[in-house]
Amino acid sequence: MLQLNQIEKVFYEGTPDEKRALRGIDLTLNEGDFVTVIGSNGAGKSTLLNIVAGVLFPDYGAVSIDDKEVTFLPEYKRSKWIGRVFQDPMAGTAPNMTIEENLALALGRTKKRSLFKGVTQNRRAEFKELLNSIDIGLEDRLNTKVGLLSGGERQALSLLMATFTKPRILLLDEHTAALDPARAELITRITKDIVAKHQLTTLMVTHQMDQAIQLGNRLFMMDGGQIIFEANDEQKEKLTVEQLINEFQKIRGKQFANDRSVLSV
Ligand SMILES: Nc1ncnc2c1ncn2[C@@H]1O[C@H](COP(=O)(O)OP(=O)(O)OP(=O)(O)O)[C@@H](O)[C@H]1O
Repeated sequence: MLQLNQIEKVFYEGTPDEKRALRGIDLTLNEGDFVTVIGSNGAGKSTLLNIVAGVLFPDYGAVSIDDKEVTFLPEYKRSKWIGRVFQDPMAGTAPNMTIEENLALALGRTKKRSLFKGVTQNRRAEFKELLNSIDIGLEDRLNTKVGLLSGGERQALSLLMATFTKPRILLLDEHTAALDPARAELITRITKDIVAKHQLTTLMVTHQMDQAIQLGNRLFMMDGGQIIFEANDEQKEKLTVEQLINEFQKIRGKQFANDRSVLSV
């Protein structure tokens, strides 16, 4: 359902600052695949998500979603199929609007303008039920301004807003990295539940090896703009942190010592 063919992305081409962010990326995601993506700093993980989201266009290669070529379709035209959560809890929500207004806005993103009705009585009940499903007490705070929520609560709301309209693809860009361990654990749990509930096709970038192993049915390791190791289904189920470290060491050699500071267990 998502296909990337020979994707290349170079920044500042032909200058001393040239960066080859993606080198010939080929990947096919099937309906319902949940892929975790792990790699050192500068491996090309965010660039990959940006190419899928239409924030960046590749210099070479093609992107298709549901067999429709979208390589140069701008972000705002793909946004109805794509949900995204960023590392920064402040990024996905409007702080001066209430929880229910934020949810209505997320719903509006996928509807034609004429069908967008803001917060109606029916919608309010629907939002309450939705918030109830993640079980952190937000259902009783529909009229609370989002700016008053904690980072974890805000990230949980961002996750709901990105997914309750059942996007074709969910992109998670280190969405637990800015949270303390307990909150990161909570968001990981909610992510697992939501992805399973809607069977969402998901690409999740993480620096945490155990999280990359725990979640999803496929794991990609990236380095230097390429996918250099892949584990799928049963192979991924058997994968251990030690094996992942070995793979990193094989590829990164001495540089792995530096990576350890960004890759955690
Ligand atoms: N907008 C940009 N302009 C110039 N160079 C960029 C831009 N975005 C990314 N790069 C470069 O492309 C390479 C890949 O970056 P990218 O952000 O995709 O890596 P990453 O794997 O997400 O890294 P990190 O884990 O540090 O977030 C890096 O060398 C980076 O400096």
